[in-house]
Amino acid sequence: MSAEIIAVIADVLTESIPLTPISQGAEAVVFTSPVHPYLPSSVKHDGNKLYILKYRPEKKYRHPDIDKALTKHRTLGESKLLAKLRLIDGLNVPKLIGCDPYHGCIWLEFLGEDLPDGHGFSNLKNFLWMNAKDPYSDLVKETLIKVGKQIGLMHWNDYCHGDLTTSNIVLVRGGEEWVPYLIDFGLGSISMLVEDKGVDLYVLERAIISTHSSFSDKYNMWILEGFKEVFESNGKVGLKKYKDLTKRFEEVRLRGRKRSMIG
Ligand SMILES: Nc1ncnc2c1ncn2[C@@H]1O[C@H](COP(=O)(O)OP(=O)(O)OP(=O)(O)O)[C@@H](O)[C@H]1O
Repeated sequence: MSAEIIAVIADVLTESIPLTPISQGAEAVVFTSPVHPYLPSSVKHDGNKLYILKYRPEKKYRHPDIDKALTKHRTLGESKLLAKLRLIDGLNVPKLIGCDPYHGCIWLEFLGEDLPDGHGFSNLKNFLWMNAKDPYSDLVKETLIKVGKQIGLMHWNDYCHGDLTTSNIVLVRGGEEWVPYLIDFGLGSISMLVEDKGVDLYVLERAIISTHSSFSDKYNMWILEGFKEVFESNGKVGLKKYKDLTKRFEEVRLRGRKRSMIG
């Protein structure tokens, strides 16, 4: 992690907001902080509570004016989308705490936890690794059906994720169960297009095949089961949409296969 990036972001924030970097992607650097960005100090330090700061640093390879405009556009876009998604009944996304589009900052609630025995952070990818010894357990099945329901709800409401990988599905413990949350809407959009939804499903299917190949048929089947339930619960219209969508999903799959055969 570049010390320069940390110095820049620290300069933008009010003093004494400790930041711990947890991820550096192509687009953003993600930090956790125990301090809420703007609540009064009396409620700032709330025991074990953490907050997420997603910061899009300046890209030196872009013209400064274009860079500023893009950063503002993307930070605002992701924040607006999260705020809208949060209003959908039953859909789990992180709560948006604050947005500073001019400095490329989004504050979010922190979700998830460290899995036992060094299995890493509680995203779907690590959860499936952790359960690889008992891959077809009720817990795995129920969790994947719930994942499918989250995607179904998002698509039924005409939102698409744009980067639906197993790392972008965070599991939050709820007693004995795990509750899936969708994160990282940096490439998300409002879309009526079956194509965008088919691509979301395909990206997740490929992610599961590439990291959990031995069990991926069942895993993907359970995800689709949960996905279908949402559409089925919306009567004839829902079923028609589900059919159109799965038809396109199959086409996207075929295109993917052809591409990988041609190389
Ligand atoms: N609300 C959250 N709660 C807990 N962890 C989070 C949260 N948001 C992001 N993270 C962690 O930070 C990582 C990166 O976040 P995110 O995917 O939003 O950024 P990104 O720059 O788009 O990443 P990438 O380029 O790798 O896709 C996530 O994979 C996750 O581990």
